[in-house]
Amino acid sequence: MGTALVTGATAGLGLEFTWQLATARHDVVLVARDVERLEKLAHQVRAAAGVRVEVLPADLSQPDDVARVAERLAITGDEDGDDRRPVGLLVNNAGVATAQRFVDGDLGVELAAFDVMVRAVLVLSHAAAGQMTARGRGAILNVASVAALTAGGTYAAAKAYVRSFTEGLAVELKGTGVTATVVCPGFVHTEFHDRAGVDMSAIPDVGWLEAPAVVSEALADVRRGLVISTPSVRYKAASALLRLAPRAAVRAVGKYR
Ligand SMILES: NC(=O)C1=CN([C@@H]2O[C@H](COP(=O)(O)OP(=O)(O)OC[C@H]3O[C@@H](n4cnc5c(N)ncnc54)[C@H](OP(=O)(O)O)[C@@H]3O)[C@@H](O)[C@H]2O)C=CC1
Ligand SMILES: N[C@@H](C=O)C(=O)O
Repeated sequence: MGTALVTGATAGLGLEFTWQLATARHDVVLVARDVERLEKLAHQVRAAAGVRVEVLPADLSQPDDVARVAERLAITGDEDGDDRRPVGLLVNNAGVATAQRFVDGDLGVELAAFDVMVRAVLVLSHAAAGQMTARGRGAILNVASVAALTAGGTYAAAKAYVRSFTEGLAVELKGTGVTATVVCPGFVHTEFHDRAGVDMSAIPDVGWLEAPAVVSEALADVRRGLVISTPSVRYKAASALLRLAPRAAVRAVGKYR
């Protein structure tokens, strides 16, 4: 079934992507920073799914680490003495919440988040698209957010970049056998908000999605070649409202967390 590379594979949506892809018989390349978690997951996936698993530790806020992941994506399978298979599906999933105000916030935190959610997505998509178009097949799945449609600060701006970038990439890839899809989830129960220390208790239950449903809808949309995937009817409706609402109204909501 081919090889999938998942960034941010150790937790939340990335962990779910890993399991759904491995149980669908994809070999997987797992990227994240926490080596212990990566090795434990690799062991579990090999034992349970019987697929090939590569562990590729990388901090995607660091350009040298991103370059190592890009080198893995560039492998076509024709290299002498290298039995690693080409990646047929790239899932650019790693991300962090920037839970601070911009003006008096820490610029280093902003730049690291930008590098993970924008720069790494750009570099890794470039490496994957080159290798995949040369082989005439493949898919790139970038994880944005419904936040892309809001005026929710630098996090929303990063996700707006990912959404727009992926749409442009999909246009450029038309007819090559390679597709690009952007998934735009609403709030999902993962480690994301806890890691950033954000209090989400004001969000009602109806606002929350679960990772298995988000991931299975996103992967189904990739298989159908959809460019924009918005999991759940609730968030399809919310996204339609956000697109139709006057921007002044969207700005009035401002930062929602
Ligand atoms: N949860 C939500 O409500 C929503 C999330 N999203 C997006 O979904 C994606 C996944 O988030 P989610 O699963 O919720 O978050 P989690 O916090 O649960 O998981 C984040 C993953 O990203 C990895 N990661 C974080 N920073 C880096 C880094 N510098 N380099 C490499 N890997 C890194 C983490 O692993 P490690 O720490 O080992 O590096 C972890 O595997 C993100 O892009 C997020 O913006 C979109 C909409 C809603
Ligand atoms: N929708 C979530 C992530 O993108 C959030 O904004 O907390």
